[in-house]
Order: sequence, then C-alpha cells, then structure tokens
Amino acid sequence: MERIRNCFESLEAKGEKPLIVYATACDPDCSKSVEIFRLLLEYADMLEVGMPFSDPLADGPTIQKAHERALSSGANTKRVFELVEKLREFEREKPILLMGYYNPIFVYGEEKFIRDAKAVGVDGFIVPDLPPEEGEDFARKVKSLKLSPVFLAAPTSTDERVRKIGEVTGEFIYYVSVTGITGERERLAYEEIERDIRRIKEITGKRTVVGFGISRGEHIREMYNTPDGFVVGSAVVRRIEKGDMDGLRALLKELKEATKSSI
Ligand SMILES: O=P(O)(O)OC[C@@H](O)[C@@H](O)c1c[nH]c2ccccc12
Repeated sequence: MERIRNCFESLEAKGEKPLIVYATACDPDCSKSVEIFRLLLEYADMLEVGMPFSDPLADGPTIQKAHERALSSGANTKRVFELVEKLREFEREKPILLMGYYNPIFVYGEEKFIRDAKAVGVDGFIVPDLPPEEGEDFARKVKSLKLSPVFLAAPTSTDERVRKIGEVTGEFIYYVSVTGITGERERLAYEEIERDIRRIKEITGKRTVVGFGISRGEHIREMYNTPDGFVVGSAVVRRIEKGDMDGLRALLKELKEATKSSI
C-alpha cells in the first residue's frame, strides 16, 4: 500500500501521473523477461506483471500469444514470484502489481499466494475474473497484509456497482476504457471516458487509472486531466513479441513524456 500511495503522491507533487506498464511474466522466457522488465522500469512508474495462464479470457490476441510463449517456456506461479524477487533486487520503490486470473491463485491456495507474493515484494493484485461480490474475501485477506486489491470498473458499471467496487478496492480503481478485451485501439472515446471516470471518483472518492487501448502519447494527452494514471499493455507486448527493444524504448519514452503534466 505504502509504495502505491507514495508513487501517486510523489508524482502528483511534480505535476505528473503514473505510467503503469503491463507485460506478461516470463515472455518469451523467464530469464529474458528480467531484462525486459528492467528496461520497462527505466520509464514505468508502476509495473503490472501478468501471470501466464492458459485461458486469459479478458485478453486480446497480442497478450494471449504472450501467455502462450511464457507457458511454453515453462512459466508457473513459483517462477513468476522468482522473477519479481529478482526485480526487487534493483527496484525497491516502484510498485509491482500482479495481474492474474483467479484459477491459478485458487490452485496455489489463496492465503499462501498472497503471503508469498508479499514476501517477494508485490504491492497489489488485479484479478480480472474476480468481481467485487465474489472478491470480498480475497480483498479482505489482501488488505490485512497491507497490500492492495485492485478492482475493475467498466463503462457498463452502474452507480450501485461502482459503490461496491469502491468499498472493496484498495488504493485505486482500474477503469477499463472499453467493454471488451485488451488490445491497441486507434482512437478512444475520450469524452465518455473522462465523464465516466469523474462519476466513479465522485461516488468512491478513490483514485482511478485508465487502461485498455492506450498505445500512443496522444491517447494520454487527449484525456490527461481526469484519470489518475495510465496503463499500457498490448502496445508494449507487441514490441516484446517482435524483439524490437529500440522500438520499445522509443514507445516508453513517448508515453512517459505524455504523463508529465498537460503542457
Ligand atoms: O493491452 P491494453 O489494451 O494496453 O490494456 C492494458 C492491459 O494490457 C493490462 O492492464 C491487462 C492485461 N491483461 C489484463 C486483463 C484484464 C485487465 C487488464 C489487463
């Protein structure tokens, strides 16, 4: 919790907002993945580390393929924890969130999963297939260890549902900009997104970050004022897939630049 709150507060004090970067753990394999995350950490303010899973139902083709590459390289929950442990050897400040589907967490054992994650330096969890109604117990366990459960809100979330999400979530809410799956999009519905995020922040009083479809600095600049942070996944994962590290660095630079105030 501490690392997450500090991240928001220290950036806000500078007139910036966090750039939250997603990549799938162990893509293309666990050892190359350490180097890739090291590059991501040069620009990202917060990491979202995806736990490889055979049936990533909220993900579009780009991230689905990343899960396949990771699994065929032998990734599993234990190796994801080892990866985070390695990242924590050189990155002590920036928050690391785990993005994982519920099944592997259930199989590993919920409580042991949360404890082991905390031990390697994880700060929070995004479990997209765990709705707030079913996630209360998980959220309570996570909060009791001073970590942050992050729940998703979508354009279709009613006020009542948003209120519920606000109650169970930890430091912030993740607003999914489109009802659908992850993946780059040409244009986003900026006005609707900003209006909806204002509604969510009003109801819950929680910081709300936006993700799904963001792949360019322009996307961030167009809606800069309202969200409290910006998540980018598929655009990053596509460059990892191509092994295009120069392109990846250029993209990260552009995105981070866009999160520095509305000048
Ligand atoms: O890939 P995009 O469209 O840039 O969206 C972010 C996203 O990748 C990341 O937050 C994420 C990856 N898998 C998810 C599953 C559910 C919710 C969020 C995610």
